[in-house]
Amino acid sequence: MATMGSLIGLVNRIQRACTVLGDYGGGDNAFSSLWEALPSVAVVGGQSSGKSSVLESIVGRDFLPRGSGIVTRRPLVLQLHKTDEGSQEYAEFLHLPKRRFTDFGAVRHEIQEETDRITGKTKQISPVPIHLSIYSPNVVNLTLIDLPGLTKVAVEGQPESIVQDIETMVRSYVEKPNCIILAISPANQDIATSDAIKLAREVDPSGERTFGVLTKLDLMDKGTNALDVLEGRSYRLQHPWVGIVNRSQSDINKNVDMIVARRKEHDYFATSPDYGHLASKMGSEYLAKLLSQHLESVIRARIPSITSLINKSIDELESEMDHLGRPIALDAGAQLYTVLEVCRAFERIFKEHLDGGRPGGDRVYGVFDNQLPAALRKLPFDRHLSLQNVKRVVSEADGYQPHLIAPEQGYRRLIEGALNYFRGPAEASVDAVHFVLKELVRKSIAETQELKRFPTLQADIAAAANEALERFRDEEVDKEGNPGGNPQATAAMDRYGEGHFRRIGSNVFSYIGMVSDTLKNTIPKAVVYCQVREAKQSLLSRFYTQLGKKEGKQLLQMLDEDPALMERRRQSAKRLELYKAARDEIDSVSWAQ
Ligand SMILES: Nc1nc2c(ncn2[C@@H]2O[C@H](COP(=O)(O)OP(=O)(O)OP(=O)(O)O)[C@@H](O)[C@H]2O)c(=O)[nH]1
Repeated sequence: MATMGSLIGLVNRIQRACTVLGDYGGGDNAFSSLWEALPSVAVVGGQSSGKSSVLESIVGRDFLPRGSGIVTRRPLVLQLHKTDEGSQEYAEFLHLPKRRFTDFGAVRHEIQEETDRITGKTKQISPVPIHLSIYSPNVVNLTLIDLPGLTKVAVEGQPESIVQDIETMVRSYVEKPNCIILAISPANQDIATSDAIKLAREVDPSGERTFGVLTKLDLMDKGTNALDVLEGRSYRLQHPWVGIVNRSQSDINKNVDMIVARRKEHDYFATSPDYGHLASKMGSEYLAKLLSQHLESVIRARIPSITSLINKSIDELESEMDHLGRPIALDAGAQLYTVLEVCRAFERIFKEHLDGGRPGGDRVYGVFDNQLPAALRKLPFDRHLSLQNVKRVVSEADGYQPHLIAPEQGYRRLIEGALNYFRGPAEASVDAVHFVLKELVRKSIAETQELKRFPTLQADIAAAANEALERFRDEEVDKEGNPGGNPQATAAMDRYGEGHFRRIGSNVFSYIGMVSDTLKNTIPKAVVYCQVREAKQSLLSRFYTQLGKKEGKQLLQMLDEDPALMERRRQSAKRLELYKAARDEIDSVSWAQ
């Protein structure tokens, strides 16, 4: 397994990569899952509780901005890297990757500047962290997140909401189960009123991830001590309390060196009548080691769950990338290929609707099995061939002139009149099938995953398909001629009598019945042949011909993606890269000796 420190370094690297991608703790962004899975130490405390002093003491350097009001307005992710004895100390910011700071006064200045860069001079707070790495022989490997001090009142120039905003931001860090809470409280204040302990108690009631730190032990009233707190009687935590003596304000003013201050702190505990028996477990140096060991062991325990989170996310992202499709190619040939590929996917789905596999095609047969026969049955042939009507039509056609064999004109008119009635149901079938096909085009477009990203191409395909369907329908209507021929005129001679007209009516009726039976079969055949079969075979044929003539620019217009989708692909690709890099990092550390 990995060496001590390499695990902390691993988490540091993943955290930095997360920040570059906008994945950081405390933000309400959607991508904070990996950051949240990484164990980290967050420093919380009320204003002036000594937070900055503890951090500086752990680092052994003076580098944090000071001043009145709320100085820490963005989280500071402080990554400490232990280097070989005698090597030069330096600091580096993630936002200034090429610059090494050896002057810690300049580090302080840059923290201030970088805070203002995001929050402006408005004194607002922001959850976007500043990453600072310090390389020094005087540190232990450790990552700490410095958060704005909890406060009760806004100071001049700061909005009223800042009190609540700070609490919300601090809470968003400490409530995460992987966050180790470094709760700073001053010893010269009642522990029951400590902001840090109040918050820690809320988010970690069992105290298993809270480290209590008591500062300003040297400022307690003479004759009192903090043993009740330090020995865990006042407020019990799973980890032992650590007492600290930082530089006083006057030490700071006198620029007392941090390493000297560490030594003074050490002496304070070693010679203290109250705390002498606890001396080996007090002081900032001890605190740093304690935290480093703890962080290391927490990370070690979490590695399997982090790895499985990463693997799961990689799977999810890869399937999302598949779903979103490849980015659009730049050359016209590849663009044409993409358009054709998408069109074919659409056609495949459309055919599945007609041939089975997807629903809807059966509605075509509903038209033939139910709608058409019902419409044919309803045709008013009884009325048309009633004795009265036959008499009228035949008389009008042939006049008073007696016909020799049969009333030819009369037959002709009766039959033509009857055949005209067939036109209605035939056209209704054509229209009904046309409507079904249009509906299937609409459905198929909606079901073509590949088309989802291209709204313009979607509209183009819909227009081309519907135009083709209109064309198939119109061509069919044109072809539909007179469906029957002439009947064999009956030579029935019972002139002018009722029997004569009744016979004419019945002759025409049986002929019409035959035509109707034939049409019941031929209309579906014609419709399937002209509309359905054509739709299956050549729905997009013209569109393909037009595509062939298009230039690169026009093709690109068809492939204009929804910008939101392009952004999603970009984000997913970056996240995928992050997770893969994180997996590689973990692999390399896990296998190192
Ligand atoms: N004597 C003494 N003074 C301390 C100790 N810790 C902090 N101080 C002083 O208390 C004041 C506040 O300390 P900081 O470390 O700035 O406290 P902070 O919590 O970072 O404060 P803000 O950043 O303003 O929220 C400074 O004047 C420190 O010198 C300590 O242990 N002993």
